[in-house]
Amino acid sequence: MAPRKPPFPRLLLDNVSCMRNAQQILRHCNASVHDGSALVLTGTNGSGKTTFLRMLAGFSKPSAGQILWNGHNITDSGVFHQYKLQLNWLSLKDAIKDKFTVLDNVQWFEVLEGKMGKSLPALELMGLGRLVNEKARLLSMGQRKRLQLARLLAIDRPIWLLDEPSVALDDDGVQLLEHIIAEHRKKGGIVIVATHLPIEIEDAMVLRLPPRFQRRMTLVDMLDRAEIS
Ligand SMILES: Nc1ncnc2c1ncn2[C@@H]1O[C@H](COP(=O)(O)OP(=O)(O)OP(=O)(O)O)[C@@H](O)[C@H]1O
Repeated sequence: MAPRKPPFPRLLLDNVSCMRNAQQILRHCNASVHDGSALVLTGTNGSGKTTFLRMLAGFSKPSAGQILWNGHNITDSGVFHQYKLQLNWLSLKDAIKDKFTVLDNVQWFEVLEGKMGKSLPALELMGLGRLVNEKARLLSMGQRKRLQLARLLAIDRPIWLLDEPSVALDDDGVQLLEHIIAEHRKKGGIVIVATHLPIEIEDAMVLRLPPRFQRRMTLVDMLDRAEIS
């Protein structure tokens, strides 16, 4: 019997590079991402983690190489139309409307998605149950992040692109984040995370982006060297 071929990756980055404002940010990135898997992007400030996520979200195009979804190039307009409906994007800009209630801030997105009934349970899971009728402007930074995460759950799309999702979360919030990531993956969802902070994600692939510029020598480095010689 012929050996069974591994399933085609849901997402494939094939030798992808990216320029922004005529500057080379990413070079020759490769990754295969299957249903239920997680990819963690790490690297120094400015190494291109957000750029990587933006490219996957279709905000920037690769300058070389290709990103394939189900084997189709996401930059083809017909493909992109379908592909973008798979994405859930969480960034440092939270797109929260301060004048809306906490519940409306989630339900609005859910209704746009043609779904209903998930906003309240999602907010409760994220520990915001008591605040659903408060105006969002009253939320703390960590609570705003929890609201963003409740949105991910209510919208419930398969590919999560998360830029620094644990920033401002307390320990309990980070555990909730880890929990919802694990549950999403159990359903076959994909999670791609850019982070500086440790987040426990089982069997995650880690892609460490190289620094774009060589690190300058700091005073501490100079003192270290002086001690050695
Ligand atoms: N709009 C833009 N035009 C040109 N260059 C940009 C633009 N936005 C970011 N860059 C540059 O791209 C590089 C990578 O930025 P990016 O935000 O992807 O890094 P990062 O790894 O996410 O950084 P951080 O850890 O600080 O969040 C940086 O050198 C930055 O100056």
